[in-house]
Amino acid sequence: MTSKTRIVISSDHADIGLRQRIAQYVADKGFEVTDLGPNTAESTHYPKHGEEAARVIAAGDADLGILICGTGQGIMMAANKVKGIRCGVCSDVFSAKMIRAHNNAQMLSMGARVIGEGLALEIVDAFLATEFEGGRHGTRVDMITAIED
Ligand SMILES: O=C(CO)[C@H](O)[C@H](O)[C@H](O)COP(=O)(O)O
Repeated sequence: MTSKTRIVISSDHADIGLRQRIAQYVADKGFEVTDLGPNTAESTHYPKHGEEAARVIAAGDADLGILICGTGQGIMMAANKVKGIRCGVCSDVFSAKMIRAHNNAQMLSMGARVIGEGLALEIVDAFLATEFEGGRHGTRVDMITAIED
């Protein structure tokens, strides 16, 4: 991905500080960042935040997305309900590479109650640096898309 890549970031209340740190980290690398919040730690509901960010990508207003909730799981499930969206939860660098290289995922989800900031930033780096390989993986991603039709 180039620094022109547009990235949308969202979270629930589980760790708005981690989300803000990631948003700044990615912006400092020159990416165009849209941080959808929330900006208070008041309890909120992860489905609306996952859906909101996924719809930004589905509308073509961002290229990639990063989601944070307690485990990364619930907000990922919500994002994947939006047509055309592929989002994976990652707690390791290898998986972050593979969801781009093999699954052409547009969205990365992480659990703020699962991993620390240092690992989260390494996962973000891997996700943003890896390109989809296409080929046989394209056939399989097309098969995922066909399930929606
Ligand atoms: O981890 C989650 C579900 O996948 C969500 O992110 C929420 O952060 C979590 O469920 C919130 O729990 P809380 O007790 O209401 O803070």
